[in-house]
Amino acid sequence: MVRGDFRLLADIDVQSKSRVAVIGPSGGGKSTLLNTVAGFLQPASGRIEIAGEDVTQAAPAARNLTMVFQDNNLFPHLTLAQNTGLGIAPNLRLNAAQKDRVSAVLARVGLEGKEASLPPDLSGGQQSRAALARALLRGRPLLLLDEPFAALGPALRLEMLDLVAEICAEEAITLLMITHAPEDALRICPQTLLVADGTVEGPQDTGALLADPPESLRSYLGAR
Ligand SMILES: Nc1ncnc2c1ncn2[C@@H]1O[C@H](COP(=O)(O)OP(=O)(O)OP(=O)(O)O)[C@@H](O)[C@H]1O
Repeated sequence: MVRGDFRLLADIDVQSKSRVAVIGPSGGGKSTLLNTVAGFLQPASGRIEIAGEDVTQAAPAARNLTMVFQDNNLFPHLTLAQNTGLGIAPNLRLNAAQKDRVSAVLARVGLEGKEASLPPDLSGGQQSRAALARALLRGRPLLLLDEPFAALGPALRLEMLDLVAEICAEEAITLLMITHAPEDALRICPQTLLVADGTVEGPQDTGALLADPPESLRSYLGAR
């Protein structure tokens, strides 16, 4: 993957249904990696397979995944039901069954009865839940999270992390999650990809990696 002068080399294999953190120094290429998997960036060479299917040339919407960004991407003028419904009906014409699915997924993330609310009237945590609901409604087996909970306070962040882990287990979803917080990785991701010095390494055991971090991670973590 190439972005300006930046090059990232990745030769990785993530097991289906695993939960994998993506960590490493700022500017190391974590977002570049996820954006390339999602199809927003094209690799300079090589290929990307999802569930055995070569998706290297596929448009982002045609890839069997969903991605949640840090800003949550909620439209302020649309209700929660509409924002969530965009996950399955981009024209917002939902039939009765689809509306029921929207309500069910909102309830699953703790937003029962909030269908008519507008995002500006919700707390940060509720907005994160709504973004997660929209992603889940798409029913894709691969979930990419680019620091979606970074703006939340510690307690709320942990709550969201646990919700993500629970839902991934329930729905057999594979998770790739960028985080700057090692404790987040330890909490819900048994494995970790280390993105540093222009390469992606792993997946490796999160506990072992953080207990004895390599030099590239050591200064970033503030370890001695
Ligand atoms: N649009 C762009 N054009 C050119 N170079 C870019 C662009 N976006 C990012 N880069 C470069 O690519 C490199 C990797 O950026 P990336 O955002 O993937 O890192 P990151 O690990 O996600 O960083 P952070 O933790 O700070 O979000 C950086 O060195 C950055 O300068």
